[in-house]
Amino acid sequence: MDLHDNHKSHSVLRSFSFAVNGLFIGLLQERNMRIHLLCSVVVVFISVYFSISIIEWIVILFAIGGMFALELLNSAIERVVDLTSPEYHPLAKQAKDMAAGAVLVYAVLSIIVGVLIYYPYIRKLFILN
Ligand SMILES: Nc1ncnc2c1ncn2[C@@H]1O[C@H](COP(=O)(O)OP(=O)(O)OP(=O)(O)O)[C@@H](O)[C@H]1O
Repeated sequence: MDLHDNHKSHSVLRSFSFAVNGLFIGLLQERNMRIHLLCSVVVVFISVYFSISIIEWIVILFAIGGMFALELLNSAIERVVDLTSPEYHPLAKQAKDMAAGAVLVYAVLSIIVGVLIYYPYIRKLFILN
């Protein structure tokens, strides 16, 4: 069995543990990931407080999960670029900036979704009190 075969013979459980390891590396090494985690906890508390609907929970959970997934991909791209192009290269800059742009697009979309979902609840809170 060569090295390639050995890499391919990981069990599903081991592959899962690699993925969880990647998630922990992201949380430990990336400040933005920790900010997302903090924001996610706040958003979950607000959602429980307002008793948002199932559909709204689904949208919010996708927004939260998508943000973590994109931030992990962005960090992975940053590492690959740093590994393959430690010196300045215009393509390395484009790769990093485009990955950051993807995160920005999703973050702006998530904020808009958040305003659309929570605004009616916040409005109701102030009108009733
Ligand atoms: N090898 C490189 N070649 C060209 N430009 C680079 C290179 N490395 C980084 N850059 C540019 O410098 C910017 C900052 O790079 P850095 O590696 O600090 O990532 P970052 O996008 O600031 O990530 P973080 O969110 O971790 O702070 C990048 O967005 C990119 O425009």
